[in-house]
Amino acid sequence: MSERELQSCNSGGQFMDRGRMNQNGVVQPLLTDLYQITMAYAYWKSGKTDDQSVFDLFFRTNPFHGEFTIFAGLEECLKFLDSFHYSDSDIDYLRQTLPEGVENEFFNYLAGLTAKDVTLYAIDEGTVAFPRVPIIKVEGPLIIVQLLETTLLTLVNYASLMATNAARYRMVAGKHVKLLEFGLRRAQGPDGGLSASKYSYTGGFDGTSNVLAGKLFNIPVKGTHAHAYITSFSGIGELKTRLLRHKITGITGDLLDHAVRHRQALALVLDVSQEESSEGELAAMVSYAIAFPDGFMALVDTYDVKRSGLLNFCAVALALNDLGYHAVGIRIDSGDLAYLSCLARETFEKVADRFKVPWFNKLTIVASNDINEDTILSLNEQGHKIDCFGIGTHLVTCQRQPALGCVYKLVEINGQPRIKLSQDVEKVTMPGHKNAFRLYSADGHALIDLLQKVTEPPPSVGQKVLCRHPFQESKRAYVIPSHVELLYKVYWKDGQITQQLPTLEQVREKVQISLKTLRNDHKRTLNPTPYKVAVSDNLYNFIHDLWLQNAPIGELS
Ligand SMILES: Nc1ncnc2c1ncn2[C@@H]1O[C@H](COP(=O)(O)OP(=O)(O)OP(=O)(O)O)[C@@H](O)[C@H]1O
Ligand SMILES: O=P(O)(O)OC[C@H]1O[C@H](OP(=O)(O)OP(=O)(O)O)[C@H](O)[C@@H]1O
Ligand SMILES: O=C(O)c1cccnc1
Ligand SMILES: [Mg+2]
Repeated sequence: MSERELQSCNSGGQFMDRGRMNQNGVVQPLLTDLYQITMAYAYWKSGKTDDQSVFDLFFRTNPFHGEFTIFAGLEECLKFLDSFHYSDSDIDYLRQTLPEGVENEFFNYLAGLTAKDVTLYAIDEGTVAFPRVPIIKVEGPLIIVQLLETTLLTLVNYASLMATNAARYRMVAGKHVKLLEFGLRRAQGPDGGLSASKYSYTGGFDGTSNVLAGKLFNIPVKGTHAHAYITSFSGIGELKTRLLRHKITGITGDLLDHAVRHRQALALVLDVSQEESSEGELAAMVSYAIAFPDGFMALVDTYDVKRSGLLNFCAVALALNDLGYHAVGIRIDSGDLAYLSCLARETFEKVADRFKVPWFNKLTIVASNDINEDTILSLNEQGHKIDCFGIGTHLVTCQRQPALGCVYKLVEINGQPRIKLSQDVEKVTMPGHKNAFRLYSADGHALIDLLQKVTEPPPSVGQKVLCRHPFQESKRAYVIPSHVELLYKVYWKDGQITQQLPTLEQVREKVQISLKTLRNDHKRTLNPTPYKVAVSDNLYNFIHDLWLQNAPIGELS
């Protein structure tokens, strides 16, 4: 990616250093909370800088009332580690910003700090993930591992939320309907908009209207036109050109003449009156067709879908046909989308039959306007003929749940486990450096995720393993796995990315492959069955012993 491309990702490029070439320039060590840096100073002062620590990055509940989450954002985390370095201007800024007493030596230390001593383990990007199973584990000197917290969280939280949201839209829409992301105008700022485009593609969308996202991430860019294009014409007198060359013969024809002639015949066939239709709309469509004769896609709801939009579209599409071109389709952006899409399909079928244009049966119907998961489910129930949904606001703002609550917790220091207690059992952390295994049934479905201490031997295929609920003593089950998968790989060690990173396309495929391993009852939208996350007997006892050691004993008097 060139420097200019990166600069266009942030507000003017002033945040960017040369070393940060591979990532959106806004992602840099100062993109963090102040308390990470004040803690870093206090760790440094108290001689804890190099204490060996392990932090877990995980979430506690799945978003959108669902029972799964798609993990995304890993590649960006690795690029961040790769480029982690405070620039001279960062250090100058910190000198001015931290309290006066902060020792000069600390700034010198920060200036030389990198992530080379950190090891990062993660599950593969695009994999389904579940509450309390760390999706990333970070190990290394306390000071640097702590300093990574906020940035890693911001890189994973929205990415995973967005990929999950998109995957849910894909599930309700089915695999044959196209899904386009149209959300940039409504996204949480420019960077939110770019991330939304990228991770909605990861989650299963087919393309975006966001041109910069297309360029930066190699995502297909798609689009139609806005109402403004239609309303910018008030009559056919405004057409500056009406001429178009025949696609094969090259002979020039008058597209408007053809369209007007077809409109007369169509009005009778479709049982609508030409007088009621808009002449401005006809002019707009003719001009758009002249601009894009091979890609003619028209917005048909500006005035009235039945009485004007469809009539004008069919007239221009037949005119294009006379000159050797096939139109692509229509977009409907208001009204009852089930009814109007069926009406449009019937109209196209009628025209295909009466005007001997069989390709009319294949015209694409795009629908947009405030679409969300529930709208798609409802449209499916009613029956519709939509081939493609254009989705903006609800997708990119994740309106149903605007944040994923990933957290980053210290679980071990200098080989000693750490536990964070809470009145809320769900918030008690799982201490120690752990491994996670996914156990599969013979039919290939994921049965349970099992957390163990890293020192325990992994579960074996065909061997009974006791899986325990982490907090409820009576909830236990024996599982005999047909396949056992260690969820973690080392992705960063000794200052290097240690795995061949998949392309965005491969991560997108991974999402669908991973979702297939989940039983349908975990994926349904209404009251899905929770997927089980368990701990080994050994880890269970370890957690509960530590809990008792750390919980103060109250005194009643
Ligand atoms: N058949 C349908 N079943 C369920 N929901 C639908 C159906 N058709 C459209 N919708 C949804 O109903 C809502 C209609 O919104 P609204 O009333 O604001 O739009 P409109 O009046 O159709 O269009 P506009 O105000 O843009 O002209 C949208 O969220 C749309 O996605
Ligand atoms: O509805 P969304 O899911 O956010 O999809 C994107 C919307 O953006 C466009 O118009 P815009 O909303 O700007 O104007 P309109 O509603 O008046 O058409 C488009 O026509 C869609 O309606
Ligand atoms: O291309 C479109 O139709 C489009 C793009 C962005 C927002 N709404 C619609
Ligand atoms: Mg709208």
